[in-house]
Amino acid sequence: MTSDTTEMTLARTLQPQEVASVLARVAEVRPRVQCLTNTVAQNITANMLLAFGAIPSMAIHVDEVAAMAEGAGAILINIGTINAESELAIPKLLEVARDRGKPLVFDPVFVELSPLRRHIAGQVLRLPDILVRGNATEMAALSFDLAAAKGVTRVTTGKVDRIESSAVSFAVAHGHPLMTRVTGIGCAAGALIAACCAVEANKAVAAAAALTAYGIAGEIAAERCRGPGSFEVELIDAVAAMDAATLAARMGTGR
Ligand SMILES: Nc1ncnc2c1ncn2[C@@H]1O[C@H](COP(=O)(O)OP(=O)(O)OP(=O)(O)O)[C@@H](O)[C@H]1O
Ligand SMILES: Cc1ncsc1CCO
Ligand SMILES: [Mg+2]
Repeated sequence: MTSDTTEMTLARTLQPQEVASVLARVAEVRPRVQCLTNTVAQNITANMLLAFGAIPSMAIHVDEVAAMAEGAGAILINIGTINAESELAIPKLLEVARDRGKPLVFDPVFVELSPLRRHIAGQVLRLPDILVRGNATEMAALSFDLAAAKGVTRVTTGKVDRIESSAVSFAVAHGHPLMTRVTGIGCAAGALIAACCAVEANKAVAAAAALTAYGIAGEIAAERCRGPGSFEVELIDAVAAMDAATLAARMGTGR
């Protein structure tokens, strides 16, 4: 409890104009995010990136992922439905991220459940300066590896999102419980964070901006939907409609 309170006290919240600035750069640059992601979340991830003003590319073939990643603004690796081929594609993406200095977001889906996932996570975490986005269970399962990783930015999503780098920490208290009732909403969050990392060098700021906008979109979608099915549709619409005025109005309410 004490450490949680301390963390709460030290964590910053972005100002509305800081979030708007990152979103404006995404809209202007339209970064492409090369996503090696799971088969469940591919569609929602691609649609959420488009709604956000970014460009999705969802290539998975082991012999082309490197070429696809070369010109991308950021790379996402999500191990949700890892298979024998995508396992081989991961080192190719890590090489491009390293050689070209591209931002890399890693989503360690269900890493607590299988030795293979843990092994792959260990490989990915050897690359310095990556961003890892997972839910509380996944991030807890990786706590030792994360503590040893060089320059890592840790993003733990949930009711309150916690973003931590060696230099700074942010808390984002936006969102809605319906965000846990549609599969792939967390996976898509990783892609939006990657899009922001393509235009904002400070990865913690990029993640806080993406999750603030996403959480506020979740609150708006919850007001408009009839249940989880229409929530997904409304969330995509609310992400697409997000603007500086909405951010200022919703972030000023002192939630
Ligand atoms: N109880 C909650 N209240 C408000 N927002 C939430 C809540 N739980 C999660 N969120 C939001 O939902 C989004 C997804 O986070 P979550 O931790 O549920 O991902 P996940 O478990 O990896 O999901 P998935 O694997 O199904 O894609 C984040 O933007 C987070 O802020
Ligand atoms: C349900 C599910 N199973 C593997 S990946 C995935 C999507 C949420 O992470
Ligand atoms: Mg997940």
